[in-house]
Amino acid sequence: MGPSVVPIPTFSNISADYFRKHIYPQRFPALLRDVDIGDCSKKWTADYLAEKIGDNSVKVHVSINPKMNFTEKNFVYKTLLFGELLKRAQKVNQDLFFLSPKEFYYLRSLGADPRGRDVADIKKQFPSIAEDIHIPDFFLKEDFFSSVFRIGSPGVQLWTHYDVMDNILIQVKGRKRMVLYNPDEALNMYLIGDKSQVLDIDDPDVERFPKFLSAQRHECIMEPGDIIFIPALWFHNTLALEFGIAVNIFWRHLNYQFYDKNDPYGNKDLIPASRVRML
Ligand SMILES: O=C(O)CCC(=O)C(=O)O
Ligand SMILES: [Fe+2]
Repeated sequence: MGPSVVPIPTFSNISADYFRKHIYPQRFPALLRDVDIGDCSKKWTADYLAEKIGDNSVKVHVSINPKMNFTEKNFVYKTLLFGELLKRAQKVNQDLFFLSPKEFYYLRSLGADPRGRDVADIKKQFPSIAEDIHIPDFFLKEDFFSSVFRIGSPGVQLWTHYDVMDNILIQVKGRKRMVLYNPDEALNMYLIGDKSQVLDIDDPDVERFPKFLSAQRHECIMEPGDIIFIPALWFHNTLALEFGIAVNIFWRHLNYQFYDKNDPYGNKDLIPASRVRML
């Protein structure tokens, strides 16, 4: 048996000032409830989104297995109209499909030219709905890096990975289970780059991944409207308990000493890593 689960602490109704002073500096995850995220909670029905942005083309991960697996690449990328994605991602049995009548979808929105320097920004790619979501004032405007739309079928589980930016994930619709691990656990995660090879975190292959059992798991369930703060380098694994619509914001954190002192990844990785596409 590994260590017991640490619940991610919940903070209700906090101000941006409170976040900046008391939560952000701790570099630990926090679940933030009852923060004003704007009208999206009410407005973002599938019909409304289909009317506003239904004709946008998006590139999505499609898989017959809800646990998407990067080593065996058990998913394919397909381009769909946003409206069609919404229809399909809300159900698990499809009339129209790419791989099988039972297939799962995951959108991680991209910039207009994802191969270039262009990063995802919902204000640019989805201007007609961007105003519906209020991004709390948790960071300096100049530190903003990207804002990413994330839409997924019920059951989709994203492999454990870390990102190099600070992050707030705003869960607009659908419940989601979040499991996080401290960056200190890097040697227990069996990493390939930014991704853990341990795909089934609930029933890991202990022969291959014995040290994973000693990784301390931090966990919470996000309800619609909740925000989670995921500090840079914290590993995260997400499981959609329902059809989900989320937006996350990455911003630069300038605490460079963190990397210098405590750097299991190699210093040279830092600058290129901050430019690669993040999941
Ligand atoms: O919940 C998801 O869709 C994945 C979230 C994630 O990986 C992120 O916000 O960095
Ligand atoms: Fe991520």
